[in-house]
Amino acid sequence: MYQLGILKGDDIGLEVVPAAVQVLQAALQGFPDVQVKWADLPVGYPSYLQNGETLPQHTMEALKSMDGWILGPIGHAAYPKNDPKAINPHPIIRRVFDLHSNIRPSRSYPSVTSIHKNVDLILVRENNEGFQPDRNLFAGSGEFMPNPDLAMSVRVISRRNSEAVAETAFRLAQKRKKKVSVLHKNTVFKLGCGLFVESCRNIGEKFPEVEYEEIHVDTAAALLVMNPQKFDVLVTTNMFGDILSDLTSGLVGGLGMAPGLCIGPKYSMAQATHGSAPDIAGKQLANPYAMIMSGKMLIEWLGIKYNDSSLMMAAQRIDEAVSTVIELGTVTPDMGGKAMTREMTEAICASLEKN
Ligand SMILES: NC(=O)C1=CN([C@@H]2O[C@H](COP(=O)(O)OP(=O)(O)OC[C@H]3O[C@@H](n4cnc5c(N)ncnc54)[C@H](O)[C@@H]3O)[C@@H](O)[C@H]2O)C=CC1
Ligand SMILES: CC(C)CC(=O)C(=O)O
Repeated sequence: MYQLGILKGDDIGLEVVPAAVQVLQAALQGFPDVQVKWADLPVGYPSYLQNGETLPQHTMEALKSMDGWILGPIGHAAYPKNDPKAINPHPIIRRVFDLHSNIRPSRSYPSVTSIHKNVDLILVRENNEGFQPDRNLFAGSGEFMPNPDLAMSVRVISRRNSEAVAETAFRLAQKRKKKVSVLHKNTVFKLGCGLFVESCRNIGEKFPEVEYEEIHVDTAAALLVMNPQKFDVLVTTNMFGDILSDLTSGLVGGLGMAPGLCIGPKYSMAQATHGSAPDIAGKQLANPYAMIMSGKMLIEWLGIKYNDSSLMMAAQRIDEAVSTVIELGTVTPDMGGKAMTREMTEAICASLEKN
């Protein structure tokens, strides 16, 4: 029996997270040996209105007994300022559950309008350090103002997390095109990026069959725009990865096409790259692809972890159903179609039920 959490989040989270759950449930119906207990857990602004806090303690407690969960986007920019009960939940969830690696694939589809075709890459982003360091390391957020005219942001890089995220990247590359590109700026951040690169080199020695390269992050940004097909797995620090994973989504059709999975030694969390998109929330315009494929990555990951071939096959079936529906053109406007969130989701479920 797997225990999976559902944390809808804010704005379009209320549309795309239920879409992902609906698709996972439809896919798992074909595998009666897989038992899942789902738990709806409050988080974000709806939770603030209901419980007075955006991340209730009982949600954090419940997550401890989960195998994994889906976290929707969080619209924290709109939360009340200066209320400690209105915190941004996701950096805390990522840290408390040691979700050190954020795996963000970008894949193009022939029938989706995009700047590039034949793109199939994964960006792995360190998830808990960089310019978003652990609040326990610094009083506050890692940012402070020694005087009203000077602000300082501290960037933290540890050998432990750098090696962990490198290991994630090499393991992924092993099963793909066998190439890892390390993106850094060690000419400037000699210590921080220096330690990150050294950690990646050390881990790389364990994977002699995987081609290894180091690229300055600014050069990599240009290469990604000009020739993304040259990449397989990219690995980098938190803030570089935050920016570049939005860029890689832009290569294949935009933020609606950007799924993600945060993993650590014990837990895993499906979390799309995009934010809560308040501009389109409540209108059934949100592309559910990113969240559905994040959910697919979650069950695939659990399948590998627990050597459960049914979970892996269910993930494979979601992949195929999504490709079929994209090919048929039942897609949202950002993908060039006319379908609403609900219609695209139902078309994916119908394809799963048919095959
Ligand atoms: N992981 C998370 O929960 C993240 C949360 N945010 C938060 O989200 C809120 C909005 O931030 P923005 O900068 O506007 O970024 P955003 O990613 O929410 O939206 C940027 C643009 O992409 C579009 N978009 C995003 N997801 C889409 C989807 N699934 N289908 C179709 N179009 C989609 C939006 O309509 C908007 O035009 C803010 O409160 C921000 O702090 C931002 C990034 C990540
Ligand atoms: C506020 C940040 C934690 C948002 C972010 O890094 C992301 O999910 O892309």
